[in-house]
This record gives sequence, C-alpha cells and structure tokens, in this order.
Amino acid sequence: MSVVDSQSGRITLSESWERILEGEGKARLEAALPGMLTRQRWFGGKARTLATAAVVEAIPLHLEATQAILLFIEVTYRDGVPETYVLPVTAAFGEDAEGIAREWPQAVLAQVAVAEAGSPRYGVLYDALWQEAFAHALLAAVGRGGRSSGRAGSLVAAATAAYRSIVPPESRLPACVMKTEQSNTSVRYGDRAMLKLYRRLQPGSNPDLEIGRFLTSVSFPYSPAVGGAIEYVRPGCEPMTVGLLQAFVPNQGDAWSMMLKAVESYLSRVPARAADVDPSLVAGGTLWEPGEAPEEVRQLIGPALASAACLGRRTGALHRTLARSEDPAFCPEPMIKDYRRARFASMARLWSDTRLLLTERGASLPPPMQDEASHLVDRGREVEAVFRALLEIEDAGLRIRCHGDYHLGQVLWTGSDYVIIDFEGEPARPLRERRTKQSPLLDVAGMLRSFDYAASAVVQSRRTAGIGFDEEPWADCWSRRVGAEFLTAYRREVETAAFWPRAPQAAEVLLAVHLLEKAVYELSYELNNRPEWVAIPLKGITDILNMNGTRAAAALGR
Ligand SMILES: Nc1ncnc2c1ncn2[C@@H]1O[C@H](COP(=O)(O)OP(=O)(O)O)[C@@H](O)[C@H]1O
Ligand SMILES: O=P(O)(O)O[C@H]1O[C@H](CO)[C@@H](O[C@H]2O[C@H](CO)[C@@H](O)[C@H](O)[C@H]2O)[C@H](O)[C@H]1O
Repeated sequence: MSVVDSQSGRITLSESWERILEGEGKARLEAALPGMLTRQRWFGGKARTLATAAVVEAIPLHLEATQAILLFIEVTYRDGVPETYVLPVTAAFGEDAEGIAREWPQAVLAQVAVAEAGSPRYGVLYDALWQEAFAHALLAAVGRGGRSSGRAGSLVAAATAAYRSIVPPESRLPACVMKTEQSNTSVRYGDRAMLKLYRRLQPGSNPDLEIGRFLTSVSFPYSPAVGGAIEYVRPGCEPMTVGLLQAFVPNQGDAWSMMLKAVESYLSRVPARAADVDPSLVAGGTLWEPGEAPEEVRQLIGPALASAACLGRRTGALHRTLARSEDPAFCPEPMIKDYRRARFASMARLWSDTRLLLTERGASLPPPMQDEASHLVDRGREVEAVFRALLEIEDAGLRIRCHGDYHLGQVLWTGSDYVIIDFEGEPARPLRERRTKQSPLLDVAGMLRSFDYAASAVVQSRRTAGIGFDEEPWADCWSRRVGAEFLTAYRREVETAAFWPRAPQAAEVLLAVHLLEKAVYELSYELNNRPEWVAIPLKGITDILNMNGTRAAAALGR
C-alpha cells in the first residue's frame, strides 16, 4: 500500500516499492509523468498541449536479481489523438539514489520511501534503462527467451539465430545508455550489441524489426544483424514491438557528419581556384542528366564523389534485396490506380497543412524568408500539379518495401564501407503507413535532399560566422554533382530490376514528385522543430520546382 506526503510529494510504501501502483501512489505517479515526459528527447508530444498521463498497463519484470515494472502510459492532449509511451521503472535507495539524481536527473520520475522497521529508506523511482544490472538482465532475457505477464497482455522476448554471433556467451559487456538517443532510447553493450527501446507504442510490428529481421535472414551485408526482439502480445491483436536487439556497428560517425566536413573543406578550397573555373562549369549539369563532371569541378569536390557513388550502390543493393522476398509483406506490387490516388491524397494533404503552417508562422520568419515563403504560398497550384502527376503517370514501376526515412544520418561509415540503420520510417507517421510498399524513388529522393541539406547547412553556418563570399552557387554545384554521382550509381545498380520504371521519363517524373514531397515534409518538420533551418527546405522547394523532371510532372498533372 502507498501513501503520499502532501508537502514533499514523496510516495511512502509500507512494503516493497513494487506496490507503487496500489493506493495513492498511482495518482501521484501519474501527476509526475507529464513533467518527466516533457523533459525527454524521445517524447514526441512536446509541441502539443498535454492533458493527462495515465498508466494503462504495468508488467512486473523480475529478471535475474533485478526488479522493474514496464509501464505503458497513455498520454492525452487538448486536441488530437492520444499516444502511448513505454517507460520501464525501477527504484534505487540511499547513495545509489543520490548518484542517479545527480548524474541523470532527467531519468528520475518520483521520490519514494519504503517504511522498514524503525527508519524508512529514502530513494527514487527512475527509468530502469539507466540501471546497468537491468540492462544486462534484459539482454540475457532476449537470449534466453521468456514471457512476463501484465494486466491485459504479456511481454515476450525472443532471440534470432544471429543472437549468438552478436552476444558472446558468458560475457558481461559494459552497458550504457547511448547519448545519441533520438526518438527512442538505446543501450549499448560494449562494441557488440545495441538494444533499442521504442518509446512510442503502436499496434503492429515496427518496420525496424520487420525489415531488420528479413535482411538478417538473407545475410544482407550493409545493415546491422538483428539478434532478437521484445514484443507486447495480447490475445486477438497484432504483436507490438517494444525493443530490438541488433549488432553494434563500430563506426567513424555517420555520413551526415562526413558530408558536412566534406562541404566545409570544399568551400574553403574554392576561393583559391574560383578564378580558374568557368562559371558555366559551376552551374552546369542536372541531377538526372549530369554529363561528365568537368575535371576542375571533380578535383575541387574530391573524395565525396566516390563516397556518394558507393552509397548509391549500397542503396541499390538494399532495394534489390528488399524486392527479392516472396513474403506478402515484402514482395513487390504494381502501382495500381488506387494506390496512386491514396498517395496523391496524402501528398496534397501534407502540402495544404504545410502551406497553412507557413502562412501562420510566415510573419515570425526573418524578412528575406518571409518573401520566399509568400512566393511559395503563391505557387500552390504548381505544387499540387506536380503531385497530381502521380494519377496520370503510365509506367510507375513496382512499389517495394523501402527504408522510409532515408537520409545521411541513417548511414554509418565503418571506415571501409557504409552500413544502413534505422528502418523505422518517418516517426510521425502511423506504423501501418510506414509499412506500406512505396516507390523506391522515395528513398532516393530522401538521400538526394540530404546532400542538399548538408551543402546548405554549411553555407548557412559559415554565413552566420561571417566566413566566405557568395558561396551558394558553389554549394549548389556540390550538392548537384554529389547527388548526381549517387543517383547514377544507384540507377546502374537497379536498372535491370523489375521494380524500376521502364520509361526513363517516368522515373524522372517520379523522382521529382518524391523530391517535392520530401522537401514539403522537411519544411513542416523545420517549422515545428528547427525554425532557424526553415530556409533550407524553402530554397530546396524552389530549386525542385525549377527542375526539368518537375516541369514535366507539372505538365502531366495539369
Ligand atoms: N547498429 C548500430 N551500431 C552502432 N551505432 C548505432 C547503431 N544503430 C544506431 N546507432 C547510433 O545510434 C543513433 C540513433 O540510432 P537510430 O536507430 O537512428 O535511433 P532513433 O530511432 O532513436 O532515431 C544513430 O545515429 C547511430 O549513431
Ligand atoms: O532521424 P529521424 O528519424 O529523427 O528523422 C527526422 O529528423 C531528421 C533530422 O534529424 C530529419 O532530417 C532532415 O534533417 C537532416 C539533417 O539534420 C537532413 O540530413 C535530412 O535530409 C532532412 O530531411 C528527417 O526528415 C526527420 O524525419
């Protein structure tokens, strides 16, 4: 039984802390949850007005010598649909508790006291992933397999055949929460394994697990092997993915940080050579028809060209592999009219929501951007016409399972090759949508936008720091040439695949449609998350609207 001290808010328990949800403790925990959730990087509801947070499932976990409770928390907002978040909690007392409150204050949920004969023990209830013993016990539970029951369903842990090659037997690898956490939280076990706990629970398998498990089963060399999963199962419902164990890939950083360095070094070399390079060479070539890059430009850009080509080949290999499966969840499907209609509707919705957001927030943007924003709002019909090309296109190839949120941050550089990670799809979309088969040009467009982001982000930060001259044409040249290298290598890899559209113009039009969709998504992402970066997709959209493929798409859609 638990009671709450009304002054301190501390929850006092007469026996074990595990009885925290009995008596007054549950309401106290639920009152503490909003504050804790909004402090977390992984909490996706920060931009919404939170109304309530309620514990809707509690699964006691007695793993090895550790005790934890896995909580499912239903969060409701003033508007819109509720969300469910996953939070494993455990307790620490005395000096351990003080250490946790000092080092990881964001992990603490509530103050507790357990009444023991005579003097109470004071402690904290906190996110169990930060407890090394729990992290070890969870890893072992995946390897062993097992089930723990909650009120409505059970948590099931299971290993794949790859577990043994990932986790050395009888080992105790140092475990720690990774600082790079984003929408989820991952625990790293030495240089061998990584356990990712998904924070938002949604019905159905997470594509990260589904795609990862498939790629592991065919020994795909350019993604981390999946060693197991933790799922929540309930009679009559699809399992929900709670955790994913995968091989840790020792790496020298992601392709995003590599490309930022490459752009920085390119731009710093330009002034010394600019006078020798004919301006038409800087502006020449297109993404789709780049022609041979002039030697002066190749030399200036340097090794980023070969890196982009390698990434293009790996992306092609990923798509060919994903399209090879006969499993109904993977096997390619024709782009029938109904699918294209649904995609057009989703793109048109994205555009009208983003356009509204841009109109609302436009006035708070810096003045030069306000003009750009209003020009874009005026070009609304043109944007819609490009998306409408999807309805008219005759040969769109096949749709396949894709990465879904492909950008330079989703690729790790091992020192000798690229490894593709995070097959979760765009975190804001429902799982069902993320598992839908799409045109492979969705991923291609994602990566091409990312090259453009890298170039623009460096120009923007150099401009803010007062470095350099008018670097934009040079940055555009970098992103077009590096992007074209990626695209050419990718096309070479997939041109004989059944999913690739046979008519070259169809592929070019499809690419334009997906580039525009991604850039509109980015505009909405930046307006909501990083207003200082809004200029990047704004310029991106204008550039995309001027591409030949986009003009052809708009003509088709009019
Ligand atoms: N298998 C892996 N090996 C090594 N590092 C990884 C691995 N998977 C992810 N990471 C690192 O963790 C970060 C976050 O991983 P990611 O899967 O993108 O998480 P999230 O879904 O939370 O965005 C990555 O940017 C990368 O630095
Ligand atoms: O990595 P996530 O799954 O969290 O993806 C989201 O955040 C990304 C930003 O971290 C965002 O990507 C955009 O910014 C990147 C640079 O930070 C850039 O490389 C990408 O091209 C650009 O789209 C992504 O869109 C979003 O879903």
